[in-house]
Amino acid sequence: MYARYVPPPKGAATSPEPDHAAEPSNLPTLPQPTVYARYIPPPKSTKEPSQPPQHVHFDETDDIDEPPAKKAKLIENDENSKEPKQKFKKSKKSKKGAQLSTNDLDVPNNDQPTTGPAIPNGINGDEIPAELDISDQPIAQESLDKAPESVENVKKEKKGKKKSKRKDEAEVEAEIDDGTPIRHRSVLKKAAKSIQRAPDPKPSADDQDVPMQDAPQVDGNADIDANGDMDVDANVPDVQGLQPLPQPEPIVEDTTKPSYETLPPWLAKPIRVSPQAIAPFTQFGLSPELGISPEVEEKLAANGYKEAFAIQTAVIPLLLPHHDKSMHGDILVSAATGSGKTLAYTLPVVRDLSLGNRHVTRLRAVVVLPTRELVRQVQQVCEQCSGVFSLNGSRRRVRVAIAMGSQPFDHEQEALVERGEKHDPEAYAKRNKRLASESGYGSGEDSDEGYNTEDEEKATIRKREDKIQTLPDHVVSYTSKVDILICTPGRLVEHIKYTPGFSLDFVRWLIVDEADKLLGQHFQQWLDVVIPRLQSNENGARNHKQSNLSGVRKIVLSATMTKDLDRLEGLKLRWPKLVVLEGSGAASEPETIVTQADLALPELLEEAALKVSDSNLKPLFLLDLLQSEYIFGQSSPSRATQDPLDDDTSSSESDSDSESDLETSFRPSRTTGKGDKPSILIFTKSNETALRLSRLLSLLAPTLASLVGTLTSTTQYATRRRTIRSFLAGKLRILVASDLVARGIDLPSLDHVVNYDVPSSVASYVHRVGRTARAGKTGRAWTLYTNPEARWFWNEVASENAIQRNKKVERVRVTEEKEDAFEKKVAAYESALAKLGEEASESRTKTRGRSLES
Ligand SMILES: Nc1ncnc2c1ncn2[C@@H]1O[C@H](COP(=O)(O)OP(=O)(O)OP(=O)(O)O)[C@@H](O)[C@H]1O
Repeated sequence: MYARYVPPPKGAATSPEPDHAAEPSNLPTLPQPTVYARYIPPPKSTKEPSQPPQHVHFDETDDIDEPPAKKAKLIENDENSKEPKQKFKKSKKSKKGAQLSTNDLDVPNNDQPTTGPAIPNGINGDEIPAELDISDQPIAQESLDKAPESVENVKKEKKGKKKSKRKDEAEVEAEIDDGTPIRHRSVLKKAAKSIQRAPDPKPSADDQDVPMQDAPQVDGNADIDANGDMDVDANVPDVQGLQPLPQPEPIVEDTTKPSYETLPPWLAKPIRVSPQAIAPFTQFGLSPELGISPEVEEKLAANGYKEAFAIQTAVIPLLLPHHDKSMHGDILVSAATGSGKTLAYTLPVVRDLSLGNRHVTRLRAVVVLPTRELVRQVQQVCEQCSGVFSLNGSRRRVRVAIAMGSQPFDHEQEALVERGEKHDPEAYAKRNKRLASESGYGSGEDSDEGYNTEDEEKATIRKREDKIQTLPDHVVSYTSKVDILICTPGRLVEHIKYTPGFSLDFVRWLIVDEADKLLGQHFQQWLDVVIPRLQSNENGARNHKQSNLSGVRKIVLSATMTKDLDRLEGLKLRWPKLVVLEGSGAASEPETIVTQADLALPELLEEAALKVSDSNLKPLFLLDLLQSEYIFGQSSPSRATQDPLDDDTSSSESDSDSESDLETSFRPSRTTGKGDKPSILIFTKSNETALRLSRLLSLLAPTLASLVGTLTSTTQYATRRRTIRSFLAGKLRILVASDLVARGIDLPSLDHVVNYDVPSSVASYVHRVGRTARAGKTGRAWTLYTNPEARWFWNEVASENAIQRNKKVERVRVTEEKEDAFEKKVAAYESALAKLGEEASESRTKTRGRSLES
């Protein structure tokens, strides 16, 4: 809302604009027009009132912010009145306002009569006090110019007010019939007043910045007499004293869609790859020299890699040498289990490190993985690639080493670093000074002579090195024996801290596989130790060949990639890009992918779930599944068709299953009847359960006993490796394992995964079932769930909103609890449990005896 003011009258002595006085005017000069507001009220002229005066009244509650028509009230001329009546407000604010108006307003002079309100350009409500009122002007003027007289005037006014009040009452009384009760008079008086109120003005469209000439009059019939008195036509009842105030520009509605995205663009809008995007390896690279050569492609095919898998078609080109800087950023890969992520990074990294014949061996790539099994697995792929790029010995073969907890530390140290001596008199002298200062004979002047470095571990290593005897003017030197180190994070930290000569100074590739696991757990705060050691780049030690890139390139991968920026922050990524392999179900609707879960299952995976009505008898349900035609084909199962969350598994329902009800996509195991036995990986929630279950299975089904193996984290590493080898060789067909092997482990041609215990999270489910249906093969996943687990499983795991999958999770039933046969199974199970108890107590006694002997 904006205030208005009234321009100064012509020739006003106090006009702030000197030019205005010079302008000709036919209008009489007003006596003291120093304050400008909406109206110029009729001056208090008592000399010659040429016409009966109009009385302009402003209610005390009036506010200048209100529309003008609601402000001013014109009290109709009272013919009985002999003197003009004028009400004035007496407030400090009004005085202030009047002064402000006088000093601040820049009023163009013109011939505008001063009776109407005028709108100054560039004036707004901030400049004029909101309560500025036309009636303030005389008071303000009096207070400015005639201060001594003002008290007298005020007294006079008060008297006048009292008189007029009494007079008004008399007038109202006169208008009311004699019979009107006195108590109604005031009401009627107010009613009469309200009738006189001016109607709301119609705001004009162009009511802003009204020029002075066009400033509205009090009303169309108002005029000014020779004395400057305002004269209003008495026949006009309503007064449009004020023009609608200028309003701010209407606000243009913002039609842009709000974004609720909190992720950075690279994470929110990843590079998406269709699972069908298969291509020859030679297609990548800017040119044959910068890509994969046909010879290499041939060798890859000989190793079983005929064409690049979808994720490889997207990731390999991003990691090959490129002149475009935008292609040099770090790469995050989120792709289903078994989709070929390992080759996607080993191939370009080994290619980079294989270039050139006279290549000095330095540690240039580090691959970090969470388990020893994975370290071995990636080592194999790296060795394969290394062989592929050595091109029949015409190029040097990249050297690959591993470091993990299962091996003796000093053996690893020897495998990683070679100790020698080099001629360096200067370094030799420094070493002698350090030794002297350590023994208390040093001068202490040379800042480099002591061991007081910030890095305590380095200082300890240096001390140890200095004590090694060398030839005169020679010092100990170290060279790396490997180009690529594949390791667990804990062991990497140990080598950084305690292996002399182990350095990351030349590392230009850092690969973090199973990243969500590695970033989610501390692993000796490995990131805090490793990442700072990758920042330096002295003498171009981290320059990449064939491209103008320098520094460490990081590749971060997982089937359940985290989008937690806090976790990713620790990696100190540079210009990162996220590559996501779409789930097969989402491929046809790319627009909807964004809202879907990023977790995806292998395309050819089939999933089923079995309800366990009595958790105490769970091993029997498992056994029934194993012996069903789905797996070993020894018994005919029936299939459940009821709602998965309907917990009522009455026998009548199963009895009523007709042939047509049994229609399901689940068919008997493809291996049934061919003589070859399927391979099964069974997951339990703990090591103890795994051990007990594998023994129980052997007791319950002696025919399976020779086929069952166990994998737990408490099993010796060598035994674990033996078990996996037997399984891969087909000697063992059932592996009962804890979550140890849930991640990353590649068991080619694994037919079935069974979740004996439901997994602890959705991600864990993805990793577990992802051990099958790998590399484009088919596979089946089974989950046994109990009543309390049903809701979580069907809502969080089996739901399509949680995981992208090709087919729905089916519910099947293989155990008929009401049959006599089941009673017999329960009896056998109880005796197996009793046997298990005996064996356990025997084993405890033996262990106690051994410990007593020792
Ligand atoms: N281009 C290819 N052609 C044929 N087989 C391939 C190809 N790439 C990878 N494979 C095979 O696919 C299988 C799965 O690959 P890999 O172990 O790299 O999967 P992954 O995506 O790392 O899975 P996980 O997330 O479970 O670790 C391996 O047996 C591997 O040999």
